[in-house]
Amino acid sequence: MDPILEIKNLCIDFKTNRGIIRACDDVTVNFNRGDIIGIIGESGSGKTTLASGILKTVRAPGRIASGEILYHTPNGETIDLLKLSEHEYAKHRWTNITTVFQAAQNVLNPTLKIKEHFIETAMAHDTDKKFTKKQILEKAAMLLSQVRLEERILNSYPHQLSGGMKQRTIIALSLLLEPDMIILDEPTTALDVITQWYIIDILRKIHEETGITMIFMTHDVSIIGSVVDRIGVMYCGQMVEYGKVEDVFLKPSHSYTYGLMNAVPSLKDDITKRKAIAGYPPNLLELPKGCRFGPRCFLSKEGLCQSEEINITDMVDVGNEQLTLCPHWKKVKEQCH
Ligand SMILES: Nc1ncnc2c1ncn2[C@@H]1O[C@H](COP(=O)(O)OP(=O)(O)OP(=O)(O)O)[C@@H](O)[C@H]1O
Repeated sequence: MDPILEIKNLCIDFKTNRGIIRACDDVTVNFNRGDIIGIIGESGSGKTTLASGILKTVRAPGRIASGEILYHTPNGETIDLLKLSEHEYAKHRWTNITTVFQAAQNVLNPTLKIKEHFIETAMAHDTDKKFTKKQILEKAAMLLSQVRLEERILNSYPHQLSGGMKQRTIIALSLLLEPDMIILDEPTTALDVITQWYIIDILRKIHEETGITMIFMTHDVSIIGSVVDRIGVMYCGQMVEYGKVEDVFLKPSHSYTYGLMNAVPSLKDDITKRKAIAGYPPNLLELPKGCRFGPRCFLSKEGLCQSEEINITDMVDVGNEQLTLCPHWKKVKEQCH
């Protein structure tokens, strides 16, 4: 185990007219250096909020209410990212921790050529003026070839590129300063399925070559299932399960994960065998007593989970580093045989 990030009891709130929404509720999880990690969950489950907590980009009406995010830097330091000032965090953004998100294509300035984006990004962080423009452009061309784009697009404007090309350009740009962690929040959602797979394949190759830690936030289990080492499952702001992908997919220990896995369509099997999870996630301002998934859970008819006393705040290790919030995980696992 070589953790790059240790997230401890992270709580992030949004103040709304109707009350305070806890969009990230007591999340505790460790991410290992060099892993590809997938965080999955339905819309509104808190994936983007968790990403913005790590990136320290939570803005009003949101605020980080409590918790720690310990980042182990490549040179052996341990830093609580939440204790850093905006200025101090800026030293790590791009150089150590970087991001690509769904609407990332809009971050390209329409009035600048692609090469100017690379030069500006490098110059902004190269305070010692170590690199010449020529060196930056050589590196940019190498990164563009990694994302399977030709060097000539350095002379293009963003509007001359397709959506998929823009997203690949952003990925290349995000790797410019050789970060050791990249957070990808729905990086392919706005793209067609073929382009999505193409970009996932590119990211897989980059990971193979660089060993960079990748954290994918997505609602699309089928897209990331084949690339990730570990999966975290979010529901109503909580991390309800975390473990190695094969365990979480094949032997889930939370009935929400079990439901998700049975709901995901596959090209290979009979679509009529897929079963949507009954009901909807609750409103975060009106959470049910006990387990938040209780009203939708196939075990709940046994009346096990609606008590306020039930411990659904601490994840338990069910073996093989698989963690779950469900105290009745053995019953969930029995369903998988
Ligand atoms: N700026 C905001 N103001 C108020 N509530 C917010 C804000 N941003 C997020 N939330 C609330 O926080 C909860 C989690 O949202 P978040 O965007 O993190 O979910 P998500 O899992 O990333 O969803 P999606 O896949 O749709 O992006 C939601 O209930 C959402 O309404």
